[in-house]
Amino acid sequence: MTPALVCERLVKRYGDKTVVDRVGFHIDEGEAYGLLGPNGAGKTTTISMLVGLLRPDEGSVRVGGIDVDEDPVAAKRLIGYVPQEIALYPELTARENLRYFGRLYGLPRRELTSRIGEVLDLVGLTGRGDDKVDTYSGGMKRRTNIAVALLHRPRLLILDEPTVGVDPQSRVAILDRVEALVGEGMSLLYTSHYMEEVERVCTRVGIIDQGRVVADGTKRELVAELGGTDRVELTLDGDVTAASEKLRAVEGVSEAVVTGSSSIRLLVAGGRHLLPALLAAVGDAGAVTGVEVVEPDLEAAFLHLTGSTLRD
Ligand SMILES: Nc1ncnc2c1ncn2[C@@H]1O[C@H](COP(=O)(O)OP(=O)(O)OP(=O)(O)O)[C@@H](O)[C@H]1O
Repeated sequence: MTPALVCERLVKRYGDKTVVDRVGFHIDEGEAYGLLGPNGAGKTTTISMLVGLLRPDEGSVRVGGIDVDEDPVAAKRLIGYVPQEIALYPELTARENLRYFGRLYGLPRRELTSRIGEVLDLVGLTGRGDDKVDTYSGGMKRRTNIAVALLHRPRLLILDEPTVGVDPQSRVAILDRVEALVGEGMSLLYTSHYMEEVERVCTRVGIIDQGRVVADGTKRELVAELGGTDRVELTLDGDVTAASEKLRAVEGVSEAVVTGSSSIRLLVAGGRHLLPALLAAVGDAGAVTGVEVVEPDLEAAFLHLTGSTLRD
């Protein structure tokens, strides 16, 4: 089957800075793919190239087999893109916004009314469709934006950090709706710097750091690369920076990152056996008040691959 999306060796440079560096991945038809990376990793720049808003300096993008550079109109017809910024008319109701964008997309008038009803239902806003958008919460605006992106029945939905600036209730609603769409066969590209969202919604994950895809696979594959490594969360009263340096020197510790004023996250081969050595290493740098050994997870894989925690 033709993949929903294939991008190969995408490059974008600004001046002498390469912000997207040979990025490549594919999304199968009906697959949910997560692009996970810290702020500034290059996610939005990559998406802008995928949807034809930005021309790559190198590389290619095919959506449903169509080259975005050669036939942007046909490629865009297959994509529903929801940008990070809300793009709606606040003085209009959701229904009016949808009608406006639907006409802009060239949807036939008689189809539009029923389609507007369907997409409002898909995002759970049927009851509020006739209220002005400026009375909406951030999450409801985002859901309206998703409804706009769904109007023309795209095959690939691209969501760029859809839960940023969204209240917790809407966040749950957005994740539920996105999961349901994928369940119905929609292909999805979902970018986020929230690990738990990508873990929940996506079956395959690309980890992007400093413009490069440093790993790509199912969550299980990424975690398996860690072998017998455990994540250890240490809390202590004292000098966390000094303690992390001492911990890094312990044999078997591959990473030690300060994650808060009293917390350090470690990657450790054979976590439990090494605990006495870890406690001894902290020494007079602080008093350890808590230790938790966690089975390897996506967070650990990310730490291993990028040498930093996701929310740096
Ligand atoms: N027009 C531009 N000119 C110069 N540098 C840019 C431009 N657009 C983006 N960048 C830089 O490219 C890098 C990647 O930015 P990008 O927005 O793609 O990252 P991101 O992973 O989407 O992060 P965020 O989640 O914060 O949007 C950043 O260092 C950014 O400053």
